[in-house]
Amino acid sequence: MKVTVVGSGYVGTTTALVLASLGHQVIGYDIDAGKVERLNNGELPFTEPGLDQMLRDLLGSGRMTFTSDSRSAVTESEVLMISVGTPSMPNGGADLKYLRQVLDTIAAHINEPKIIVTKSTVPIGTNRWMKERLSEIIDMQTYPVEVVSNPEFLREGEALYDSLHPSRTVIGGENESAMDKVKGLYASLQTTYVVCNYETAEMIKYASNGFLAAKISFINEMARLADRVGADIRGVAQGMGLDPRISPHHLYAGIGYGGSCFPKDVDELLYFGTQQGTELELLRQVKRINDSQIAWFADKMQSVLPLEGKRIAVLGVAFKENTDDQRESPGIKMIEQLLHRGVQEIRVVDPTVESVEHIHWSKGIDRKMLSRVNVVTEASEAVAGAHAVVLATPWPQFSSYPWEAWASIAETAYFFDGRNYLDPAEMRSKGWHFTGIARGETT
Ligand SMILES: NC(=O)C1=CN([C@@H]2O[C@H](COP(=O)(O)OP(=O)(O)OC[C@H]3O[C@@H](n4cnc5c(N)ncnc54)[C@H](O)[C@@H]3O)[C@@H](O)[C@H]2O)C=CC1
Ligand SMILES: O=C(O)[C@H]1O[C@H](OP(=O)(O)OP(=O)(O)OC[C@H]2O[C@@H](n3ccc(=O)[nH]c3=O)[C@H](O)[C@@H]2O)[C@H](O)[C@@H](O)[C@@H]1O
Repeated sequence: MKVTVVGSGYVGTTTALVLASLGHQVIGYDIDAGKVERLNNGELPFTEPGLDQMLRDLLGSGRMTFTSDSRSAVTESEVLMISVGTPSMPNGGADLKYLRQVLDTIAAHINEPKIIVTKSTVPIGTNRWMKERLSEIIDMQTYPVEVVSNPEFLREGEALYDSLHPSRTVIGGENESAMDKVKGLYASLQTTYVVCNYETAEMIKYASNGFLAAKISFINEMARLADRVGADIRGVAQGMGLDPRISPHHLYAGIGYGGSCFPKDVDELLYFGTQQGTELELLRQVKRINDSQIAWFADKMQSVLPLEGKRIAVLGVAFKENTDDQRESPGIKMIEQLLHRGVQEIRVVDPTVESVEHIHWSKGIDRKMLSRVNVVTEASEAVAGAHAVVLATPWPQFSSYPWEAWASIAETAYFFDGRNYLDPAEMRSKGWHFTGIARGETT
């Protein structure tokens, strides 16, 4: 099939490449001409394992091209798959401005009947609204347009695996033949289809992210209690997770969830619930717990080592490992928390970050405070002379550093593991005064 994927971000690029690898003729369209140029040169504009090689292979195959020309993007494909961003507005609701732009672009260039597939995460009611909106701006008698909801469930850092091995494929809509066509896109993948109406499809996406966020806040709340009583939260999660009704996934305690989706999608659900007169009280607590998790851990650090005037190494800026995405990153919030607590100097290391300017700080941050932050390229530089090390992102390389040797280059060897990533006993045997998130010791 001929498919244009609109939006060449994390989801759009992954989806475009996967569809091309399945044999479809794919155009990736983005308004950002610079991004398009890089992609056409075989350069991935973000970090995602396995995708750069796939990009180069597929560009050579002739089945994958990228363009910033809206006309050819619309006219050359029968299926137009939308994967533009839907960021939060200040009131928590999802901002659909990019989606509206795309609908206008389609209306401006439409040349034949089309199937519009919504892959972006959009508020409940959006696909139905899109259909209405398109019928206002397009002559539907001449160019019938169908809208199909097909939300995405991939994780960053695992995007390729998740796209090639989907846990399920949700197809929401009203027109059977259009829905069958969308199913046909994935015919060569092993997947379970959930065929439903628009609202069900949209809600499956939000409820899934809300539930996963709830699992994380639940285990983080349990960690606060475990920390008081000397229980090891990793053991608690392991013991819980053996029950298949609970499952061990997304049950890792840490400094909270970040990223471009859980915080934004929880906010949209809360906003939508209020609008509908249905307060989502459980989800409100999920957000509260997440919003206070970094301060909780910083309090714990403070009880071990007074932070004021100290030099601290922070390992990790990306919101999780194997990505360069910094949106709502707990690592950045941790650095800002430490600055507010009077830390004298912070040396930051992350394989995807080169300079302080390259870090997406919170909007309200006092820029003067940032003079206390330095980005270094070698972790040893960050650790040398530091009073403490904080692990904020579990990048795999952080576990293989020579921690034993580094205990003696630190000014004082305090290690705070915000992701419960390293083994406490091993780190202690290597000379570190180790504190994790509820690792079986009382505070
Ligand atoms: N990042 C993720 O892991 C996942 C994201 N999603 C959802 O997928 C959607 C996209 O997310 P990301 O890929 O992370 O966003 P992103 O911000 O990485 O990419 C969005 C792209 O859309 C482009 N764009 C904006 N307006 C456009 C227009 N009018 N025409 C053409 N291109 C336009 C931007 O230039 C950008 O390259 C969001 O709704 C998100 O919630 C869903 C599942 C996973
Ligand atoms: O809608 C989306 O965009 C995506 O959001 C998440 O994917 P992602 O944000 O890429 O990454 P996750 O692995 O879910 O991690 C999210 C955050 O939670 C944290 N986390 C994750 C798991 C866990 O057990 N504990 C925990 O603190 C991670 O460190 C990270 O900060 C979902 O897992 C995807 O299914 C979904 O498609």
